[in-house]
Amino acid sequence: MNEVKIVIAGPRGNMGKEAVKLVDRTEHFSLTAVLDSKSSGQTVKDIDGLPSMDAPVYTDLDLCLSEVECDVLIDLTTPEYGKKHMEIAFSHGVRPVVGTTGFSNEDVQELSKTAEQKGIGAIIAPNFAIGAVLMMKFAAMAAKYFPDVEIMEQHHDRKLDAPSGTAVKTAKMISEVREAKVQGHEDEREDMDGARGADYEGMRIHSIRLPGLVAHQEVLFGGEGQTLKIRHDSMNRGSFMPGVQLAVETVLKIDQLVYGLENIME
Ligand SMILES: NC(=O)C1=CN([C@@H]2O[C@H](COP(=O)(O)OP(=O)(O)OC[C@H]3O[C@@H](n4cnc5c(N)ncnc54)[C@H](O)[C@@H]3O)[C@@H](O)[C@H]2O)C=CC1
Ligand SMILES: O=C(O)C1=N[C@H](C(=O)O)C[C@H](O)C1
Repeated sequence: MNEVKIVIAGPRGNMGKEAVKLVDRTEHFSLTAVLDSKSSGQTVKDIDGLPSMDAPVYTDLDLCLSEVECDVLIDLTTPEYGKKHMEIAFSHGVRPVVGTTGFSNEDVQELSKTAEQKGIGAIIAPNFAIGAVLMMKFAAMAAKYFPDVEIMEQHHDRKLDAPSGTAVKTAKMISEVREAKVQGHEDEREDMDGARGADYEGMRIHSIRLPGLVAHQEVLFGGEGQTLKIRHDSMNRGSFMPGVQLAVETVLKIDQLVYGLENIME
């Protein structure tokens, strides 16, 4: 494979740090710059915890993509910036691979339209962990037989968005196959706001935030006299990196936006 020139947005973050290390150890990847929210005028090796690499640090993505060569932008920032960064990448003909979560359905539709109009590949993956993608697929398979389902996601207590991108994607994949259903019964009430979780087309999503957690999700199904639980745990951020590598390699071969790693896994 030819050398892939990569810019990473969010290199000081939990995920950004792992992504910089992934690029550093992957022979056919090369880091041409990083986009940081803080300082500029440094190189990657000046940032604590990052490998000794000479790629420059920028704080303005538009300027960064005007000055350095870039095939793929990896965005691991915040819901506020992820969408803006994708739009800037498109305007430079750069292919975005985005792990940032918190996009609405409308955001994804809008970005799909832009990618299609420009004929540029893009990938938004709410979860890069292969096991998590399988968990979502298995949940969608089970929902055909068990339409009563609740999603319980658990994350570290620094997470910005709730429900998690994975929980929303799981609910979306389930809603595409399960019969329309509002769960619970008509006399059910919430004596405290939020007690029954968020409502996604009649399905409930519960978000737990605690120190000590990384990223975990359980999908619980109930039927007559039986329950089924499908669970995935990410114990560290290394769990996401094979999926990031697959997305970077695949985005070079497509000319539209793909939402979800399940659409590019063989
Ligand atoms: N798709 C996946 O598999 C995964 C996705 N995520 C998502 O990735 C995102 C990042 O997660 P973490 O690394 O845990 O968060 P984090 O808070 O550790 O890192 C985010 C970084 O982005 C930086 N940042 C914020 N605005 C920026 C901007 N405008 N330009 C450049 N950098 C900016 C912050 O300074 C921070 O260093 C979140 O949206 C999270 O939900 C996290 C883990 C896995
Ligand atoms: O913020 C995180 O940590 C994670 N975010 C993604 C999500 O919102 O689903 C993926 C994974 O769960 C970790």
